[in-house]
Amino acid sequence: MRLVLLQLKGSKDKIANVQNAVGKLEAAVAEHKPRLVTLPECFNCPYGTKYFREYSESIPNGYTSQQLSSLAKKHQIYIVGGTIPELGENNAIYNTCTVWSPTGDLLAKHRKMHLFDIDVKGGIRFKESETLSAGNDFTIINVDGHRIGIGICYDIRFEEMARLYRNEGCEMIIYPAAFNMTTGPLHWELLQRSRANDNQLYVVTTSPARDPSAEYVAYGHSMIVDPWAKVLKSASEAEETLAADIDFDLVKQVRQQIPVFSQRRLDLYSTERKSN
Ligand SMILES: O=C(O)CCC(=O)C(=O)O
Repeated sequence: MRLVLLQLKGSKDKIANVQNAVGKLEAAVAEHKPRLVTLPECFNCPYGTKYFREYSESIPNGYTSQQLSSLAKKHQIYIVGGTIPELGENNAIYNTCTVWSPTGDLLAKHRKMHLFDIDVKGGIRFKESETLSAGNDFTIINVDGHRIGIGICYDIRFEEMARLYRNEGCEMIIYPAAFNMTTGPLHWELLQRSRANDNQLYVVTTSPARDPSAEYVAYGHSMIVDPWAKVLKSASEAEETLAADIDFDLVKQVRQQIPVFSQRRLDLYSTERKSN
């Protein structure tokens, strides 16, 4: 499966952000002929709680959804459409990833389950729960027979979620994400390699490009980590397109060669889903 990651620059102009994504996607399709394309977290909106309501759209009828749907259909590809602020039921706002099928249909939407509320002294304070609500559903898609779990940014810190996806047959987890200049250098690669190593699957992150003049400065460095926990591809901090061929046989190989999943002491402990 050929995978393309679009690490995109953002601005305060929503239409320009979406059109930048459209242009970069068209160029990547022409050059790489991907089966699956991923976009960054909050690619149509500045990342900040004060912006989410103003930029929010309903799904699948909003402008951004419609653009992604027609691109998926035109090129007969899957698009994991980063995230956008979603205007949901009861006026609630979610940080939501849409997934589009090659027919242009909305295959799934994942609402960020763990809201990014942190306060690192001398580093960064952020409180998504000031304006966002949390999603309550896990999201697994099927691309050409391969199960892929979806998480969003802070979701990557919760290893139970990744374990659950692995337990339910996933071979890859995709996280649209926007780490920052405090936690990015410390944890970005570490978390991806940890989730990949723990669960013996591919981990894919797609970040916005870094804009040092933005209120929230994204770390960049979108990445593909393989099931051996090796970094297969990594972007710089600038706007960039990454392409790679994904070999799902590697998942089988590492699971056979280091069979931790059959060696786990499930008689003593477990990680289980409590809802759908
Ligand atoms: O976990 C982190 O350090 C960053 C998370 C984040 O930026 C987000 O959830 O949007």
